[in-house]
Amino acid sequence: MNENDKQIVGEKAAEFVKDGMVVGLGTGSTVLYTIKRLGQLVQEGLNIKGIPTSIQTEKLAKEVGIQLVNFSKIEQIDIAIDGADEINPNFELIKGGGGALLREKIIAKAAKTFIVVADPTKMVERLGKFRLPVEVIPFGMEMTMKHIKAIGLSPELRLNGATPFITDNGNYIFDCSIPNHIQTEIIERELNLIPGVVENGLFVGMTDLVITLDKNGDVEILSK
Ligand SMILES: O=C(CO)[C@H](O)[C@H](O)COP(=O)(O)O
Repeated sequence: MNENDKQIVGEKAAEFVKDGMVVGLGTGSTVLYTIKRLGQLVQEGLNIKGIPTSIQTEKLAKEVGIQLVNFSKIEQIDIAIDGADEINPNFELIKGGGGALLREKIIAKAAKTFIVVADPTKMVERLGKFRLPVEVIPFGMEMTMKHIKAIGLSPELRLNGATPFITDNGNYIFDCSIPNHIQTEIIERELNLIPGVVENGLFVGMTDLVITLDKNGDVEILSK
């Protein structure tokens, strides 16, 4: 993980944002560079409205001068840009390392174009080395954990020190190892059928473009 790589891919993504667009602003240390670059472009006259995927990103967007818009007041997001924890060759993602997966998925789904910015360490042949984050309601979480185990995953409650990590939505996260014999779409669907599961960090069939670096360190823009 190289900070310079993150900066290169993060800043590249800002080139896809055009005047007048409504922009979904992702969360994490890579898309941070996109947001900072967009802030510079706004100072130079770019007119955009942002919708943040987390309280952390909302704060950053305000700091760099990006105007925010109320999600309930817009029809569509033109473009959403976000990081990922893992990306496989089918452009399927694991997200939620920062705990923002629910709002990130809502915004990615609402976007006409969803761009992922990722340093090359995020590109994997098979998803699952990074444990899959699953957002759950605190009520009855022991029971929810049992149901998740029953479909073959191994959940662990994410902690923040000695207490559970709490998402922007007031929920908990289970980080789950996933068996590699079950297809991602099946895991995604089965998880979301469990009462108590709010959303999971598998993003299947959502990504339009991936901005990363090739073996020589040059920017590579991958599309399906
Ligand atoms: O899903 C996310 C947050 O919930 C992030 O996009 C993901 O964790 C990647 O972050 P980073 O760019 O810091 O590696």
